[in-house]
Amino acid sequence: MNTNAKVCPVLTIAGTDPSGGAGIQADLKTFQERYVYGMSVVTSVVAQNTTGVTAVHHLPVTFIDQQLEAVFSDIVPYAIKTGMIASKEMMASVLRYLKRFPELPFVLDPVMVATSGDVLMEEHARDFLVNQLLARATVVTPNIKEAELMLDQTIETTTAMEKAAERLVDVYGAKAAVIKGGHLGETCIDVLYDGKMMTHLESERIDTEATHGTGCTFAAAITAELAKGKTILEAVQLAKLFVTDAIRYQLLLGKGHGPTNHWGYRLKSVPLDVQEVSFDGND
Ligand SMILES: Nc1ncnc2c1ncn2[C@@H]1O[C@H](COP(=O)(O)OP(=O)(O)OP(=O)(O)O)[C@@H](O)[C@H]1O
Ligand SMILES: Cc1ncc(COP(=O)(O)O)c(N)n1
Repeated sequence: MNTNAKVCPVLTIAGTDPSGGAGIQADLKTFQERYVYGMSVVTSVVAQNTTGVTAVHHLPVTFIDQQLEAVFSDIVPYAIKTGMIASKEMMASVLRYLKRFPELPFVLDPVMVATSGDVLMEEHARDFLVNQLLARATVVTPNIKEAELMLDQTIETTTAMEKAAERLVDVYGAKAAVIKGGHLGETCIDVLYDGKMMTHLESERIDTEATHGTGCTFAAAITAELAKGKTILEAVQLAKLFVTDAIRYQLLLGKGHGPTNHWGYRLKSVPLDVQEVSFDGND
């Protein structure tokens, strides 16, 4: 038996969630489920749970730099994801590494505000993200609110989502953009534009409050698939299936917006009554 299986190392650069639903914790769980080797550089330590954020501690930029150096000098990832990066100084530090490794797929999840409404990115950082980071992104994954803030426009229809995705690619230089429709309409349509083709990724809207970390999970799944060599379209399609199952098989944890279930896709083949039994210990 060959025990030296080839594995793809993947890096997330993001903030933390001690309650395990979003941020670095969600990314690492997703990486594990997608069979890649997860690594993480912490930008901010966030005291948060399913009900909201109570405190944020930003790490010094020099220390973020040291973490990046520790990773890149030893294990160069096959793909990189960024989530919460609060300031433009932190973004500049990350961009230096992205420029040193220009071929690495880079998924930019422009985390600005948590589901709870708490602000996770300083306003002055938004310009840097739009004018500097976007041009290096393989895929950028804003929700509608984030796309509105990035582009200074309102987005109320699927056609407006398409136009916004086009602007992120054609004007600001991202290779591809997915605008997530988790907060619009009766079905959840995400719009992907890769500079040539517009693709709609549609799923039923699952009636649930448990959406803490959906965006992180979706972007982390895209990153894992790009690391494995999938095309942008394939990676986004797989990530959409993965996040839909993570939302469908909700965990019923916490007092607010509960976390997604990162092993949800595995439960497809498990009869529902068995799933209920396995969840009895949660409350
Ligand atoms: N209720 C739902 N039912 C089905 N799919 C959903 C639902 N809510 C969100 N999604 C899907 O989850 C993914 C993440 O979308 P969403 O718009 O929630 O991102 P987000 O707002 O960045 O997430 P986050 O809650 O982490 O900030 C998208 O593919 C979206 O279509
Ligand atoms: C560190 C960190 N990164 C991202 C999110 C967004 O996730 P959500 O909007 O689901 O709260 C978060 N809450 N915390």
